[in-house]
Amino acid sequence: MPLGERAGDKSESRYCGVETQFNDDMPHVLAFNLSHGSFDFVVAPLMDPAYQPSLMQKESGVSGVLPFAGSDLVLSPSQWSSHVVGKISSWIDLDSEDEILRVDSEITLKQEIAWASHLSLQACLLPAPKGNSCANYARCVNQILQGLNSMQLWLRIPLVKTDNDTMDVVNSSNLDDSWEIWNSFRLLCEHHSQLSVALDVLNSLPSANSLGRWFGESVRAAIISTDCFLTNARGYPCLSKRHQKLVSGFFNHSIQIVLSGEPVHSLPRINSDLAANNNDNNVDGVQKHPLRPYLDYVGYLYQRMDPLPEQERFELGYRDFLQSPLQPLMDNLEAQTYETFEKDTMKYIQYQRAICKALQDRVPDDKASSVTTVLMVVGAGRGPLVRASLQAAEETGRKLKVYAVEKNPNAVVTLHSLVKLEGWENIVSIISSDMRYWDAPEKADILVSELLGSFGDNELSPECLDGAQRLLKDDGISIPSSYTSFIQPVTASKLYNDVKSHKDVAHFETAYVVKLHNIARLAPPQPVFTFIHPNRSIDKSNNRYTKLQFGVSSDTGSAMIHGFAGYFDAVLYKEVHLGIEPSTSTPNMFSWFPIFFPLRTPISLHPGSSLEVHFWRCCRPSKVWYEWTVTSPSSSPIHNTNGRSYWVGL
Ligand SMILES: C[S@@+](CC[C@H](N)C(=O)[O-])C[C@H]1O[C@@H](n2cnc3c(N)ncnc32)[C@H](O)[C@@H]1O
Repeated sequence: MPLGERAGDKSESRYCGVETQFNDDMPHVLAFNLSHGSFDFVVAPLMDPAYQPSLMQKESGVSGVLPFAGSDLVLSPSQWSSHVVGKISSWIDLDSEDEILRVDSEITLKQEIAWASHLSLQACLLPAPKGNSCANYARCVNQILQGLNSMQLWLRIPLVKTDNDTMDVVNSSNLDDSWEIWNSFRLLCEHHSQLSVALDVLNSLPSANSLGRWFGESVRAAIISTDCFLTNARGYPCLSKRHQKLVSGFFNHSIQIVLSGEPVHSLPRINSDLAANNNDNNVDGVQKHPLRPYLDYVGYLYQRMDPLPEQERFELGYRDFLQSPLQPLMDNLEAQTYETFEKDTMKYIQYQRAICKALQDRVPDDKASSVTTVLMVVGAGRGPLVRASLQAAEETGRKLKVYAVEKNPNAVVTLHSLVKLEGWENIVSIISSDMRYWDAPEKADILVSELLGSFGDNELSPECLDGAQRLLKDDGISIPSSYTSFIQPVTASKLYNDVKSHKDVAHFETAYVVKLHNIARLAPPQPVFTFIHPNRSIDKSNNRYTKLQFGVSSDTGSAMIHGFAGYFDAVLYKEVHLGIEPSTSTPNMFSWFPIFFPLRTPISLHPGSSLEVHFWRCCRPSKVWYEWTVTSPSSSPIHNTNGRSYWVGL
């Protein structure tokens, strides 16, 4: 039974599992844990743990029937696939010095996975690597992955990281940070998309920064041992504040909780009805599940989460979904795209605020009724900025004359009908033209535009506005007056795998618009390129080059960088800004998702080392493109040389 109903949440994290002991009566295992226990699935051993291939041969002389938990017929196919995760024998040690154990381990692993595939299980839990070295284990798993059906392999990894300060220098091995083991294992398996992590949550947790790394990794399950639970005033299990926060993070990232271990709380018997309901281990003659109080607590944590806001619900399907950025200059946008823009009230509120301030600065109160301000909306689309401008004029009592310039002939049709419908014919002139080539009958006091992409300049606002600048009076105002792009390094294993699935270099040299969710932000964003309008400087070039150094906080531990998340912030006018850079982002504005610049080869960053990144903006008469690279701690190739894979057409 799901943990609860959370409006809009249909993610896997509603389902909670339980780790069980070997029992060859699988129908009983399911009945006890699902029907009586209310768990949704079991993580159950498939093979008798007493089995070891070499021992079996010694005992029987010939290889007999493998001691699996029942036959495939004891459960229906849908029970196997929906309610059972196969737990691979935990004794296996594929990197043991003991050759017999090593070989036995490999045989057993392959036998169990073959059986799990036969049963069409959705996932198998692989035991944690036993030591620092996992090469042979990874080799064997990698072999299996090459021929696997759609089953996922969850590698069990204890959530351990020793603090640098308390680290024993003599023992400063990989084991201090279990992320290193995962990293090594997945690199050996080349980031295979069916290999993911099941985190073993222990009673002490590493630093928040180091935990954050896991949200960029492919974590499918979090196994919480009963040892992690504290006891509340009424004697019931509960979790520390930090554990609660972590569990909420798991819920938000579609990570399923699995409860594990023996009950460690002996619950008090109290007379109240509530207590009686909660405590009676024997309800209607049926033994109540010993982990039920723990499950109830996890359910409580799930149910008390805030419902997803409506916009988040709407955007669920876009999470971590790579999209090509728009090319509004080269292509003509479609009606549906304009429709989406126009719903973003917050964007137009900010523009209206900026226009109000500009109008007031331009025309003092005592001249409000005598002076007419000439305002041009360049790239007017279907007219929302024209409306915002007229509303600003009304709000400030200023007189306005508007030119709405738009190069998309389809949007111009809508503009004409809007102007007629609203009765704006005497105030608004519609110009069907590219702003760069229009010969205006007069110059503007204020030039309003919204030509911004997720990375600010990536939809060629600089080139368009440079072309339109001659329309502006020498002392005229441009709204926006400037915009800046930002990047930050991220772990984003899902995005990396999605790009990799195209099996070519071009997709690794392309920037994507994406609602980032399953990522770890490893350092604060830093500014990349800034453009100022009107551009009165002598150097009119829009080529740019920036070198940035990112330091990752020392308590994060090592981390993997799959690419860069990109954002923008625009100053519309004076203190009125608009943007998506996380620390200053405009609330409730949804027109822009971040941009993602991938790396062809992910870069491992060790604690204390810094990341050196270079970004270029390159311009030719027909196109603009970015090139990017990393030069420290190791060098990556320069991405997108000459804009060979990704460019924006002028
Ligand atoms: C991002 S849309 C914004 C539209 C509208 N201002 C809004 O807020 O909904 C940019 C608009 O600018 C137009 N545009 C882009 N470059 C242009 C150019 N050089 N001249 C005229 N219009 C242009 C596009 O066709 C598109 O309608």
